Amino acid sequence: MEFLSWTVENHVAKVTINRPPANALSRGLIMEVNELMNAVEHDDSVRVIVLHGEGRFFSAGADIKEFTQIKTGEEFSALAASGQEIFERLERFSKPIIASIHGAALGGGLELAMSCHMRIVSENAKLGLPELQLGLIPGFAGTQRLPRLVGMPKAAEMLLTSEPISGLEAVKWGLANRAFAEEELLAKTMELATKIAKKSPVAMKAAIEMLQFAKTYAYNEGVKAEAQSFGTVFISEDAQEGISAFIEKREPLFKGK
Ligand SMILES: C/C=C/C(=O)SCCNC(=O)CCNC(=O)[C@H](O)C(C)(C)COP(=O)(O)OP(=O)(O)OC[C@H]1O[C@@H](n2cnc3c(N)ncnc32)[C@H](O)[C@@H]1OP(=O)(O)O
Repeated sequence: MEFLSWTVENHVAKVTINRPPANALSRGLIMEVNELMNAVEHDDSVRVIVLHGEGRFFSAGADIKEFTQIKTGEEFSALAASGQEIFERLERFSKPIIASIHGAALGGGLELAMSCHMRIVSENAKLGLPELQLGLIPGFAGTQRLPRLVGMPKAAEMLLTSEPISGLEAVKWGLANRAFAEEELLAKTMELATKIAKKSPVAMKAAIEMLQFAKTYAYNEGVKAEAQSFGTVFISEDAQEGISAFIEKREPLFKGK
């Protein structure tokens, strides 16, 4: 694999995302998340997975530069649907997955983290869904997972303002489990993962399966609608303006078209 690597210790696979400069989620990287699951699913030496990012960030989201290669709304809807499918597999995975988040988990980066079973964050990390800043909406189930974690009013605030919250706020809001100083984050996450890895793999698999029943029919319908809407919004002039503005490092000027 090109962007993911891992080591196993005490039944914990420590998986590193390494795609400089921002660990942006290209389609290739998302496919590797699927390959990672194929690789560890039947490996008895792995009982818990910790996902963390190399460099300054956990992940700054979908690769905005790659977006410019996609032309039609249907292609964007398909991109969203395939990302949703892989992230859904993560959430239903038979082994616990813990995201260890430093720097930033934004957009698709936060959607990836929200698909993990737990999130451990650095106190100063930035967590947010800033897609509206680009004239877009989230497309990897963020519109459905965020309100389930933080409630509707806070999810609306995060989406509509595009402002990230800190790791400390994320714990208060229910988006993250625990926060630590950045320098001890990974060690503390590994400590927690090692503790969890002592539990019965059979019982952990069953517990994760049972948690999925807390999802409703509306959730499944919601992600389908999200993928559809992701494609429609993407072909708007505002989306082209938002993406160009990010690449050109300027403020977007949205016209409502
Ligand atoms: C379905 C899913 C949809 C989505 O996920 S849409 C994407 C949502 N994510 C975002 O909108 C986040 C965009 N990025 C940022 O806001 C900022 O960046 C950061 C806060 C993460 C960091 O800011 P700073 O410390 O000032 O660094 P920097 O110069 O902006 O970024 C460093 C390099 O990383 C590239 N980069 C950052 N995020 C992305 C991205 N999401 N896709 C592609 N490239 C990205 C930049 O362009 C730049 O690169 P260079 O050094 O070559 O200028």
